[in-house]
Amino acid sequence: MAPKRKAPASNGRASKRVASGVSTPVSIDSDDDDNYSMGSESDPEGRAAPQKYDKMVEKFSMSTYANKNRPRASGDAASHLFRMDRDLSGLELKPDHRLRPIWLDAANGKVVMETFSPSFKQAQTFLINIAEPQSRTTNVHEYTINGHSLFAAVSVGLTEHDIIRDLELFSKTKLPESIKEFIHMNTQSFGKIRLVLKHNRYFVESSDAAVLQRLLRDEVVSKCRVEETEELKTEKAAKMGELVIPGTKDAAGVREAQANVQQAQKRDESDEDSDDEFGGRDAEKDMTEYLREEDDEDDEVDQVHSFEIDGNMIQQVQERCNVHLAMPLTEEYDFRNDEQNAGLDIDLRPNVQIRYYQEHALSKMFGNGRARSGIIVLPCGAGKTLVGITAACTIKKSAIVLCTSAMSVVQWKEEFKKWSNINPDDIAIFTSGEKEKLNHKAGIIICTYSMVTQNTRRAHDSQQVMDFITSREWGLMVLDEVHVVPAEMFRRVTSKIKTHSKLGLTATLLREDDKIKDLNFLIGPKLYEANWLQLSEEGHIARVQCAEVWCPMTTEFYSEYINATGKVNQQSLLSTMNPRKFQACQFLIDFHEKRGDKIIVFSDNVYALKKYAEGMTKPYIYGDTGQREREMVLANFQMNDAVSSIFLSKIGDTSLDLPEATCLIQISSHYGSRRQEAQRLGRILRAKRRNDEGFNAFFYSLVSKDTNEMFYSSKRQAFLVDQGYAFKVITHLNGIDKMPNLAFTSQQDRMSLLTDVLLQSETAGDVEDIKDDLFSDRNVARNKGRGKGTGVKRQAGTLSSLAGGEHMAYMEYARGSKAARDAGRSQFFKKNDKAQERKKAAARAMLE
Ligand SMILES: Nc1ncnc2c1ncn2[C@@H]1O[C@H](COP(=O)(O)OP(=O)(O)OP(=O)(O)O)[C@@H](O)[C@H]1O
Repeated sequence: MAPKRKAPASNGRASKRVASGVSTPVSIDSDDDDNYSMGSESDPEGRAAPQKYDKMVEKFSMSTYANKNRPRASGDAASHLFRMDRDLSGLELKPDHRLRPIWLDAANGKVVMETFSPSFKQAQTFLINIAEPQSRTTNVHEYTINGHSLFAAVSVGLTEHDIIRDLELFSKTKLPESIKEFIHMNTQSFGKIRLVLKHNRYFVESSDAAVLQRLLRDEVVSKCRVEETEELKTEKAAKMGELVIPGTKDAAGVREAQANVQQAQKRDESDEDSDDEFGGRDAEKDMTEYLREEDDEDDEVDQVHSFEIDGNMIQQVQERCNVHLAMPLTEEYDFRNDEQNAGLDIDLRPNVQIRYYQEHALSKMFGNGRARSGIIVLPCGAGKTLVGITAACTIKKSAIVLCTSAMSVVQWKEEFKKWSNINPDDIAIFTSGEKEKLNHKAGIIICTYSMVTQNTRRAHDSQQVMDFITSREWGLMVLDEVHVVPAEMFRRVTSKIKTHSKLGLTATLLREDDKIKDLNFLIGPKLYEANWLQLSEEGHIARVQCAEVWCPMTTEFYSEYINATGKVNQQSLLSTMNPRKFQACQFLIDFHEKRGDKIIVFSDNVYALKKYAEGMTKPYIYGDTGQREREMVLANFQMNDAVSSIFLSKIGDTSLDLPEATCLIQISSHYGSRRQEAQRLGRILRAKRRNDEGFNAFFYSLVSKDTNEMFYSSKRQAFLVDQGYAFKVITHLNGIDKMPNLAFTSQQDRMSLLTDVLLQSETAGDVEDIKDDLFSDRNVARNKGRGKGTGVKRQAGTLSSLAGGEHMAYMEYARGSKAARDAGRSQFFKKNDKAQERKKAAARAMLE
C-alpha cells in the first residue's frame, strides 16, 4: 500500500465531513458528489424528504447508548488519538474466545472479524446481513452495525432474537447491554411492516398484530384503510425455500441452507487433521448444531396479519410510516398470486447456471416466496446483469429495466437474448435513438433513466412509449448502477411507473454516505453484498496486481509546475504530460504487449489522450469519436492480434464489456474519485483468461511524483484497499533506460513537448466533458432553451452491435465549439489510413 501523503495546500478539494449512522464523522470525496441531489430538501414531486428518519437513525446510533456513562477523555492532546479515554480492561473474554471470530466495539458499532477463525465463514454470512462492510482485507474484516444495516437485516427476515443470539455466539466477549439495547430499539420499529401487493390489492402486513393495531390508530393511516376490512386478516406466512429460482437446481432458501451445512461439513473434515488445542472442532460443531436447533424453532413462527389500504393512497401511507412514524415499509410482491397482470413467457436457457453468489443474492430477494424490493451489490464484472435477468425470469411478469446510458440499454437487450429464451418481439428498447414498442400483453422494456424522467415536451413517438409505460403495471423494475443516479431521478421514476417490485444493482455503495437512506426508501434496503477478494480467489473475477508507478517530474516540467501554483488545470496538464510518465507508459505497454496482454490506457484528459496515443501510434476513442470508428477500434482490439493496446477516455469507465483486456494503465483520472477507480478496475476483472493457471491482470496508475496526483491517487485507492487489494509502489521500472526508441530522451524533445503543453489553452487541462445519457437529454433541452443551437450529436456503439450492425445506441452532446470542430476522425486514423484499411479489411473478414 502506498504510504500516506498529505494533501497539497493548493488542491482546493477539501473533503466534507458528514455524520453517518454512527457518531464518528466520516469524510467523503467532494468530487463524488457531482450531479448529486440526494438528501436535498426541495422535492418537486412534493414528497417530504426523510429528515426525520435521519434524526431517528442518529438518535439510534450505537454511540448514544455506549456513551451514556462513559467518562470524557482528559489530559493531553494526543491521548484521544489512541482512544485512551476508554478503559478496556473490564472486557471479559469468553473462555473459548479463540474459536470465536469477532470483536465488538460498543462505542461505535464497529465489528472486527478475524478471517482465520474456524467459524469465519458462518460469521461472515451472518454479518453481511446485519452490518455494513467497511473493509475486507486478507486477515481482518471490519463492519459497522448501524440503523440502516439493521433495517436491511430485519427486511430479509432476521429478528432481534436472531441478531442478538448470533452476535453473542460469534463474539469473543460478552455482548454489552448497550448493543442489545441498540438492536432492540432498531428492530422494534424497522422492517416490522411490509407493503404487499397481492391480487392487485395493497396490504400492510406484519407478523406482529400489535404493530398493525398501533398503526391503525394513527389518524393518517386509518383514513387510507379500505373500509370493508374491519378486522385484521390473519393467514399463514409464506415459507422459505418454496420457490425455485431459474438456473438453480433447488429452491433458493434450501440451497442456501445446504451450502451452510456443506461448509460446516467441509470444515469438520479439514479440522480433523488439525489437532486444535482448544477443542475447536467440537466447539464449532456445537455452534452449528445450536444454530440448526434454533432455526428449527423459528420455523414454527409462521402467521402474518394484514389490513388493506387504498391503492391510490400508497404514497401517503409510505410517507407517514417512513417519515413521521419511523416505521419504514418494506415492499414485497406476491407475484405467484398475481392473476391480473399477464404472465411473460421467459426462462433462463437450459444451459445457464447461475453462480452461487448470484443465487445467494437472489435468495435474499425471493427468500420467502415473494419478491422483496432492495439493492444487490456485486463487484464489477461479477454478473449483475444475469442477476437482473434471473429476477425477471423468476417473476415472469412484465419488467422494466433502467440504465444510465443507451449503450447499456443495448447491452442489456443483448444479454436478455443471450441468457433467456424470451421471444425477441417481447423485448423493446426506449432511448433517444430507438423507440420500440411491445406488441404483446407482457414484455420487457429497457430504457435510460433520462428518457423516463424527462420533464420537457416529448416528440410524438416518445410520448406514446411513455404513455404506454406509465399506463400499466410492471412486475419488476430493475435499476442499474443505482449509486450514480440522483435520488431526484429515483423519485420521479418510482412515482411515475407503477411497479410491484424494485431491484437496484450496483458495484459499490460508495455514494451511500448520508445518501443511503434515500436508496433505502426509494428502492429498498441492501439485500446482499459480495466480497470482492473472495470472488477473485474463486476465479469468478480476475486476480489483479495493482501498482502505483511513481514518475519523477523532469526538471523543466517541474519548474513550470511550481510556477503554475494556483492554476489547477495547468498543473494537472503538466503532471499528466510529464515526459517520464510518457516513458513509463511506453515501457509498460511494450512489456505487456510482449507478454501477450491486451492493454487499455485510460486518460480523462483528451489532450493527453491524443498526445500519448498518437505518439505511440495506437488507436484511441474519446467522446467525439464517431460510431463506426469506435466499432472498428474495439473490434480490432478484440480480434486482431496486431492491435494489443487502445487508449480510452472516461467514456470507457463503465458498461464496456471487453473480456480480452488484461492490463490497465491510468495516465490521468478524475481527482480522488474512488468510484472511478473501482469502475476502471472492473474493466479487467472480467478478463476471459482469468482462470488460466497463474493468470494475473494488471492495474497501473502512473503518478507524477511530488504533484497533486500523489494525493489524489491514494484517495482513489481507498475503496479498493478496503476490498482487500494491495497497491504496490514502483519507483523504478527495471530496464526502462535500455528500452530502444524510448521517447523524450533528448532535452530538445522534452522542451518541444513542454512548449506544446504551455501553448495549450487553460481548458486543455480539463477532464473530458462528456454528458452521459443519464443527463444528456436534460442538457440538450437546457442548451436549446438558452439558444445555443443543437450542438453536435454523436453516436456511440456497443460491443454487441459489432457483430450484428445494430443501429445508433448512445447519444452524447458536445457543448464546446472546439469539441464540435474536433468531431470526426482522430489524427491517428488520418495518419494511418493505409494501415487502418488493412486492419478494417481484416476485422470485416473476421466479423463475417
Ligand atoms: N453465471 C454466469 N455464468 C457464466 N458467465 C457469467 C455468469 N454471470 C456473469 N457472467 C459473465 O460475466 C461477465 C460480467 O457480467 P456483467 O457485465 O453482468 O457484470 P457486471 O457486474 O454488470 O459488471 P459492471 O459493473 O462492470 O458493468 C459477462 O461476460 C457475463 O457474461
